[in-house]
Amino acid sequence: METRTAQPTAEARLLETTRALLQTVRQTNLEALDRNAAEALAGQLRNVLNQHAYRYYVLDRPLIPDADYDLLLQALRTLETRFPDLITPDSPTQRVGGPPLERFEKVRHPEPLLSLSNAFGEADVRAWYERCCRMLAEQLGQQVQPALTAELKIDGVAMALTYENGVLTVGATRGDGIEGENVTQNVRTIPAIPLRIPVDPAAGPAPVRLEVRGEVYMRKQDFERLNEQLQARGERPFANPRNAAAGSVRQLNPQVTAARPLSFFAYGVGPAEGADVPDSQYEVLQWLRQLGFPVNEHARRFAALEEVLAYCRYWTEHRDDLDYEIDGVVLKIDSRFYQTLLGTISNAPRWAIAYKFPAREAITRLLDIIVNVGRTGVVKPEAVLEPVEIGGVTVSQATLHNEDYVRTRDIRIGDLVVVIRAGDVIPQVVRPVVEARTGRERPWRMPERCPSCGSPLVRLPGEADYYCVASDCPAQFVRLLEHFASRDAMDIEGMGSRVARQLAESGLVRRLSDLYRLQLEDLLQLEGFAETRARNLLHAIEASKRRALSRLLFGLGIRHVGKTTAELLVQHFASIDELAAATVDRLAAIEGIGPITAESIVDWFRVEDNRQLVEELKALGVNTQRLPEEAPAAESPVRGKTFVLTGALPTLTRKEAEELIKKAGGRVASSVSRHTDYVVVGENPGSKYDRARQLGIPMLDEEELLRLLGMK
Ligand SMILES: NC(=O)c1ccc[n+]([C@@H]2O[C@H](COP(=O)([O-])OP(=O)(O)OC[C@H]3O[C@@H](n4cnc5c(N)ncnc54)[C@H](O)[C@@H]3O)[C@@H](O)[C@H]2O)c1
Ligand SMILES: [Zn+2]
Repeated sequence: METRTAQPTAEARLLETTRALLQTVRQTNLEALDRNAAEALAGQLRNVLNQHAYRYYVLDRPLIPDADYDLLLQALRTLETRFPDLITPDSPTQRVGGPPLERFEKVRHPEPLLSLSNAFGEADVRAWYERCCRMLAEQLGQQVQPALTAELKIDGVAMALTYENGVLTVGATRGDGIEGENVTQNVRTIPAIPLRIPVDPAAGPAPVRLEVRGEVYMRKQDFERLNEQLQARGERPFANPRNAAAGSVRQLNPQVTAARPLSFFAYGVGPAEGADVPDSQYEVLQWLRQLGFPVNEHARRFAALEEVLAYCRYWTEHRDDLDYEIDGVVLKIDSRFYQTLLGTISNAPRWAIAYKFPAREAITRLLDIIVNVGRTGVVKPEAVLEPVEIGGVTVSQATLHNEDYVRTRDIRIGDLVVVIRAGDVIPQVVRPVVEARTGRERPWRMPERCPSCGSPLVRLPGEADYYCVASDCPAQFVRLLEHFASRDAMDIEGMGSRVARQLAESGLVRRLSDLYRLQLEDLLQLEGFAETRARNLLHAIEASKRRALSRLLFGLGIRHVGKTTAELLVQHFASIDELAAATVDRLAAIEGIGPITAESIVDWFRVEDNRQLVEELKALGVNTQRLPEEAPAAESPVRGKTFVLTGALPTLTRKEAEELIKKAGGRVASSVSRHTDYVVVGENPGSKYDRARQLGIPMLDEEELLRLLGMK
């Protein structure tokens, strides 16, 4: 695509207004605004929110992340609470969803399909629960502590399924909550939705009339595959699995829907006749399962609020273990009798609340793309971003992985881009907001030369990355030095990236062995080094001579030799000389070491300069022998076995369990496959558990694991 010099599109303008509003809302104390200012801001918010709601509910093509929408909606709600006369009937706070599309026949819901109120933290959940308790106490004349169900909030589209005498007769979208779209033909193509209930006739007579509510969704893998297909055909991909599900359900041609991989979870019932609907939400879920509906396996019933909050925290951390997207946890007062006592407000039930996960996506401007030289010479593009807040952290840099990543996503300098920051992972740019282009965006190309040493960059066949292959590239050496001194390698305290750069740039350290030749006078020349600091650093360097062999191997920065591989190597080679003498075949025969790693090790020792370096390190007193504590463990039943961990263990953290397994010679993998030997299962296990069950892989709890490791 050529760059255009077009006028900004309507979308670009909407996005600019939205970004400005987000900033205003973040920086303004809404509680302190006077009436006039509040009225003006509320008007702007309403206008912008309504446009986004239309794009989201009607077009299935949102422009902004949900968290941004929610933040603006929350701001509007705050203003409306202070000045209730500002509420208008068209305010997005008063409505549910969007109007049904004209293309479909409309269905009037016998009972409205409502939205859910949101909780943006534990305090909101507590306040909600206390309010429920208070209202119930008033009505019942006595204090109660109602039990709660907690369910995952599946990020899909709401669907109301009507069964008459057991036969599926109508499938309707939520629409505006009062009227939805009749998508029965499409719903019939979704394999997970039963056409007749109960699926097992032995489960009893069919209800005369029953409305089952649930969520149509798309699994992440299916979503990725669908987007690849769409892109291959030159069609526009969907922004996320939710939009893909919504767009697929609202196809005019049921054959298109049938070809889309849709799934379904039932989570509740609407109007019922001649049906034995149980008295509590939790039992309703079990009942729906008996009737033949897929019901999410992670739903739980809790007696105490603290347990509910723990469940919310757990899923905030583990949402990525699932193979479908969730955007929160839905909490419901379990008793259906209490639910009727609590009733509903304008557009949501009082007896339920959605605990929303913290934001992890934001839109910001891509100001520039720079390249960074790593220790192995790998040169990676990095995004320089207009600083943006994501889940309470300001992000101004993000990874762009490699040239292909930038090219296939058509990410251009000047674009507004979607940035994701999930957990501890480095923030990454996921896609440009193409609709917001103005024509001034510039495509980016990988530079031809290393920004540090100027030598030509090369791309190895079959690899996505470019490398600076100069052996004397200053940027690479600074990174190597930094890595050598790092915590998991030689652990030289006081030698962070700044000091590494000083040592390299001053010329005091030109190769790793030079570290062990440093004298006090040398360090005193460096900026910021007085006597105490210099002596401390020398001490730390001296102490590093006695580090374990695996740390040295890792620290040398041999390609593909990470911490785990280094530890594995030491199980098979008692010294660096033994390793240096090993052949590719010998190395590749070790379980856990592939041919590429084997070759990389042999290649490294083949370089004369590297052999020389090893000799120098030895001569300077650096340990190159396996230490007694590194010696291979006695033959254990765990040696060479592959473990996968899922769920929270009662006493061990995941990291501790991993370390114990590795120490005993086992391996820990992140996903379950036919090559998995054991799955260690804790509380709230994820989809790995199901997979293990399917494959018939033996499962252990913590106690059994410890026994297997000979620790119990
Ligand atoms: N990005 C945008 O521009 C934009 C615009 C409008 C709305 N939105 C997003 O839409 C959402 C608001 O939509 P909403 O009014 O449908 O509310 P909601 O999606 O937050 O909550 C209500 C819905 O949750 C679903 N749900 C999933 N699991 C459930 C369970 N176990 N029990 C009960 N319900 C369950 C149901 O479909 C129900 O309709 C927000 O996340 C908002 O950010 C985004
Ligand atoms: Zn270079």
